[in-house]
Amino acid sequence: MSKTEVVVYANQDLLAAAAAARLVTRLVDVQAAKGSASLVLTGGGTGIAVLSELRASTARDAIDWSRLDIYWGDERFVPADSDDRNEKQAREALLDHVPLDPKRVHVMAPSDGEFGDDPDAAAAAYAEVLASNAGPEDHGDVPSFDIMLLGLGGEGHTASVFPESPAVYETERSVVAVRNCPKPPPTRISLTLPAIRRARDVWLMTAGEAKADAVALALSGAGEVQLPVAGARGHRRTLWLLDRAAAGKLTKVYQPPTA
Ligand SMILES: O=C(O)[C@H](O)[C@@H](O)[C@H](O)[C@H](O)COP(=O)(O)O
Repeated sequence: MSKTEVVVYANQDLLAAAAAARLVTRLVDVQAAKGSASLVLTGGGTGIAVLSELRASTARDAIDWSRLDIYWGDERFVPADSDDRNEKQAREALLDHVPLDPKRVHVMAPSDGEFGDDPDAAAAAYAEVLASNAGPEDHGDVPSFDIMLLGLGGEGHTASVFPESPAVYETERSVVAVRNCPKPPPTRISLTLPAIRRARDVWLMTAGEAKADAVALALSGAGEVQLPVAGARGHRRTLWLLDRAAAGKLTKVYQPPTA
């Protein structure tokens, strides 16, 4: 049975640094247990800040980077060199600074890539990438990702799955194209909630008062159609990593003193 845990940090900087420290520990433990690990990255300010903190960590090379599979939970469907690309931001923050195996970095296609300006083709291709990396133990066409990092929006989106959007109703496909996204850029590629739930651990990382309502609603049982982040659960563990501001509407969790 999956467990849900909430940890609150005094501020956004401590949240990012502590999440990076958690990543080192968890990835090293997973690699010790099975020789490799898989990590799904997210876009957004908190997600990228965690990667920057991981790059700066003196413990980072305890991770065997050569045996780490990197995926994305979503991507902006823009040209490869656009500053809006989650991949570009992740490479600048971390990926280009550690000795990853390039064959194990699974990028979602840009809008000027091999699929041209066709987000449906790019989404279908990424679903194939997931299926080709899923093993018999995964019971399906999506790997059991060891850690999936996710952010969330104030209205409850996660990855690029937005409230009452076509993506939130998707039950068959693992990856979909998202159009007219309320958060720019408008066209994206995203894992669906069923694919997100294939992760062993889902870490929901967010900061700021603007997220406090969505956090409180998600943790009090809101439905995923109106609040997609409520449907982002790991089948082993769901971990909420928050700063005090994002946890501001929670009553039953420990709040550390303001740092
Ligand atoms: O590509 C994206 O935009 C992200 O995947 C998105 O889901 C993000 O994580 C949230 O919108 C939170 O973003 P902030 O951390 O910047 O608030």
